[in-house]
Amino acid sequence: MEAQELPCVLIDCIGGKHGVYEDHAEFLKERFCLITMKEYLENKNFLGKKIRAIYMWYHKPVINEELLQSLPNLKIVASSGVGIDHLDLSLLSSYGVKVSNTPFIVSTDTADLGMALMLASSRRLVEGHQMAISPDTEYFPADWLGAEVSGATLGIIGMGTIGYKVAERAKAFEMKILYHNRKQRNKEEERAVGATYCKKIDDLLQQADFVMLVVNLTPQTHKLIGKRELQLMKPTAILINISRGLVVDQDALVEALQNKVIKAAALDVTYPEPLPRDHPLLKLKNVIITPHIGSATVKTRHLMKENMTESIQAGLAGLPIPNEVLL
Ligand SMILES: O=C(O)[C@H](O)CO
Repeated sequence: MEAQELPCVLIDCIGGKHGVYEDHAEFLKERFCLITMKEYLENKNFLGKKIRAIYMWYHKPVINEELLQSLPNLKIVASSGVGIDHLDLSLLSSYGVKVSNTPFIVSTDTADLGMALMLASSRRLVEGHQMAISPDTEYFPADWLGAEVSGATLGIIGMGTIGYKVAERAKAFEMKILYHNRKQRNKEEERAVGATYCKKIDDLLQQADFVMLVVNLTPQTHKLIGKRELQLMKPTAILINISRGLVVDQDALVEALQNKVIKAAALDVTYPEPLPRDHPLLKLKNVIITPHIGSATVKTRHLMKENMTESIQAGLAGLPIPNEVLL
C-alpha cells in the first residue's frame, strides 16, 4: 500500500516523557499515517478532515468537544490501559465515535505491582535501601522492624480482573483474603482463591492488615476512602492504591498517616500526577509512591500497542472492535 493511502491517526507526540515510544511509532507508521498534535494544530483545517482515529497513549492527547468538532471523520479512539475515567463516553458517542481500551492485557502486571507495593511497604524496602547505602554503617535501630505479609489478612476492594489476580497471588502467600465489590459476587472465584466476601466495606476495613484498592474511578468510587474509612482501619494497617488517586481523599490520608491512624501507604496513583514537590505525602517516611507504573513492562506495553492497532484497524474497517468500551 502507498504511504499516502494509510489511514490518518492522531497521536500526541513521539518520544519524550509522555509520548508514544519511538519503537512503537515505527510499528504504527507501517500501518497508519501518524499525525502529531503539533502537526495537526499547525494545519487544522486540512489535517482535521483526514484524521480517522486517535491513538490515545496514556490519556494524551486530551479529547474535548473543540477537538471533536474539528475531526469530522473521526471513527474511533483507541485508549491505552483499562481505566476510562479520562474519557467522556457520552460526548464521544454523540459524535458517533467508538472507543476501545486494553483491559485484560494490563491485569497481570498491575496485580504484580500491587503485590510489590504490599511487600515493599510492609518490609520497608525503600527505607532499608536508604539505610544500606547511607554512609552510616550502623544498620538497624532497635525499633526497625517490618510487618509480615505471609499469613496476614488482605482486603481487596474491587474484585475485577486485576483484583482477582491479586487474590491468586495473595493465596500463594497464605494470606487470609477478604473482598468487597459493590455489585457482582462470583462464588466460584471466591472458592478458587479462598476469599471471603464482605458485603459491608466497613467489615473489610476493620479486619484487614492490608487494604488494596483495585476499583475503577467512577462517581461512586470517588473519594471512597476518606477520614471515616481510614479511622475504621487498624492502626497497624497499610493502604495500597493501584487504581486511581481520586479513589482516596488525599488530605484525609495525609492526616491519617501523620497521626498514625494507619501505619503506612503504598501508592501507584495520586492526584495530581506527579504530586507537587512540596506535597506533604512526599515528606512522610511511611509512604511509598511509584509513578503510575501498573502496566509498565516491556511485554505489556508492546501488547497494548498491538491491541490498540487492531482496534483502530477493526473500527475503520467497520468490523467488531476488540475491547470496545460500550456506553
Ligand atoms: O488504567 C490503566 O490501565 C492504567 O492505570 C493507566 O491509565
